[in-house]
Amino acid sequence: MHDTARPDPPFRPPVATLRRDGDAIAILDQTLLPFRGETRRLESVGEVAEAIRMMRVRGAPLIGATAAYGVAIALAADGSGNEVLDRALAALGATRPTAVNLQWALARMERVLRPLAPGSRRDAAWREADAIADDDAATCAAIGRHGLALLAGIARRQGRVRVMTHCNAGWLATCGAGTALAPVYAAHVQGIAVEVLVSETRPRNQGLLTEWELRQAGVPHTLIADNAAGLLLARGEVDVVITGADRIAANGDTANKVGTLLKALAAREAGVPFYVAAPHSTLDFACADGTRIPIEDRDADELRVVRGIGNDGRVAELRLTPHDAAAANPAFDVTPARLIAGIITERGIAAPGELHGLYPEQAR
Ligand SMILES: CSC[C@H]1O[C@H](OP(=O)(O)O)[C@H](O)[C@@H]1O
Repeated sequence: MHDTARPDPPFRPPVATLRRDGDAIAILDQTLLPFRGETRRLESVGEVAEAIRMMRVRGAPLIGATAAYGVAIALAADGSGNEVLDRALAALGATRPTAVNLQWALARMERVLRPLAPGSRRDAAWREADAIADDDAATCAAIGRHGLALLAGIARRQGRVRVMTHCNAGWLATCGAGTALAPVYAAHVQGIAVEVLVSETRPRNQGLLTEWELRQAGVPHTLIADNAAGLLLARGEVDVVITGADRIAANGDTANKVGTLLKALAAREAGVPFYVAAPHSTLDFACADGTRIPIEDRDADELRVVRGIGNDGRVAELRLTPHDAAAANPAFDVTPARLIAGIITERGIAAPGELHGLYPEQAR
């Protein structure tokens, strides 16, 4: 059970989601996971933008950090002046609209770099990108600690804790231990009987990334079809739902991977508490409520084509429908604050409408 006397060993992801490599970065190409683990070297701001847009790197905190390194790569190639900085910020900012972490990271880079003489921006950009990545790792660890208390309390009462999650909000989505999965890893390391119900998360199936992560970590888990979540919740087979987030509005309305709203509704109906785990870089106090959160529409072929492993063991794509099958592919949805029991941040757990209490400096 949870031993508060024993310090939490730092969670170390088995591989880095991204790392600096000279004047470039090396990323784990998540479009090939969980079938193949390959790194990809990104040497230009265009390559970084493509990697974010194609979801070679994905996960709100990770795309923010990756974009920050994209600015550093642009200035390393040509630190001549404001035009290079402006072009990099614009190209990276246009990649994906929903995760506010991207805009947060780019705004932080601009705040640091704009006042500097162009000649001294290069090293400052690498330093700030490193600081953003290090900050995210520390933030994930703190989210893990605060979420651990929640899971430990459930396990004390019930002898175990069954967590349902959606998409991937583990270490693959961040520069640290993850957000929604950080409390799970912390509980597992502490010997708490935690098990995870992993929703596949059509159409990009990021739940398969969560399954891969949990298998690597030895955390008991079961992969389920997205549409099975309601039944399992209704049967009382879930103690708590924890998801990540891409943008949390000032009133606590939360955008996350499409399908999150359905889980929140089913959890409410089943009387199961629904939590969101997110770092400060996901909070958007300038956004009043969820109706103002931009929802990314992605290529409908993500529904029409599925990727897997063929009989020959090679990664293959299979077309499920005719090329012109009418399809819509919104990548996120918004869960209203009234369905959220609490938001687990690096500063503690707050009711969705009371985030200003944890971040008074953000209060208007
Ligand atoms: C800590 S990751 C937060 C969030 O980001 C993911 O979106 P995507 O895989 O499209 O980048 C997903 O919504 C996660 O919950």
